[in-house]
Amino acid sequence: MAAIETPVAKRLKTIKHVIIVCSGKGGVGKSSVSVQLALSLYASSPIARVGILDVDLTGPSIPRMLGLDGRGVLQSSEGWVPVYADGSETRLGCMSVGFLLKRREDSVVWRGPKKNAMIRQFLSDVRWGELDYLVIDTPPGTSDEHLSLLEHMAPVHSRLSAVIVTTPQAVALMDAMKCLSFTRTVNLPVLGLIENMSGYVCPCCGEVSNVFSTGGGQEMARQEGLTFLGSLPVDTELVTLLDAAEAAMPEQAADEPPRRTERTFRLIDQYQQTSSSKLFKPIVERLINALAGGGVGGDETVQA
Ligand SMILES: Nc1ncnc2c1ncn2[C@@H]1O[C@H](COP(=O)(O)OP(=O)(O)OP(=O)(O)O)[C@@H](O)[C@H]1O
Ligand code: SF4
Repeated sequence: MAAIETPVAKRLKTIKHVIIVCSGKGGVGKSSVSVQLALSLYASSPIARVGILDVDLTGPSIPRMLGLDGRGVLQSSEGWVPVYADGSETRLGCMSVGFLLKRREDSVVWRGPKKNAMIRQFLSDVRWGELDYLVIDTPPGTSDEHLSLLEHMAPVHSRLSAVIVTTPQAVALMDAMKCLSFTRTVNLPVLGLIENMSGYVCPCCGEVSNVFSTGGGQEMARQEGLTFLGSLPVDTELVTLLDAAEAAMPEQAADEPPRRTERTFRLIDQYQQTSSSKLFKPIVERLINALAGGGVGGDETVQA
């Protein structure tokens, strides 16, 4: 007798790669790396279709960073329609609990079972369609959200992998080690490690200076036999861009059909002009290479 296809399996079978973005510590830039990853994968080919799912249920920041705050999710006969951040309305979709809250300042105070149910609903009810990449932004540490994701996805999708984000400081690296240990315990393959806030991009000349320590992530990758995907410096241009997305977004009622906004289109183009985007390109090339099973170039650094 043929096995019954679960709703999650049905949704995930049209998604080629699922990339779970994790960090041991909060505030290391995991959400901004997730957004940059989605934007860079989107730009990596004129036909790449990318989804970004925000399962940081208590602190959803992806809608704000993508300039989609205040947008509502539409329910169609085929499920929840993602909020699209691009003009094509098929190539860069986003889903977050942030779209389901009445006001963006409302907080989500849920216990494990409710979080688990929400994540199952995200995985089974969102109409992503065909996707090349689904990037999942998770809360810091290893929490109920991570366990729920794996519980629902691991049995039905063979191309799940993780990217670990850290900053170079010792405390962040210690927590990144815990995150790595978690991925090993649950047999989640790690594509590599990104060292964020590694050095500083001068807003005047674009020069990268090492004002704080750097290289801790690269060293951890070397010691643990992980691929070092690259370093990203502190970039004030990036913060301005992601914060401006918040300020420019008009509020929209949850039952109103999603509106395209000029601001979001501009964000996609403007990101491509930033130093961070240029530094992210080789990271994405390595990641795509790793996903294709080609391996990547060891522990060389990407930072300019
Ligand atoms: N490379 C960077 N340069 C400058 N600012 C950055 C960089 N990376 C992240 N930031 C900023 O640092 C702050 C925290 O980033 P972010 O929300 O991405 O972290 P996080 O690890 O997802 O945090 P948490 O999950 O704990 O909420 C944000 O204001 C973000 O814009
Ligand atoms: S060259 Fe040095 S001092 Fe001058 S703007 Fe750039 S980083 Fe700042």
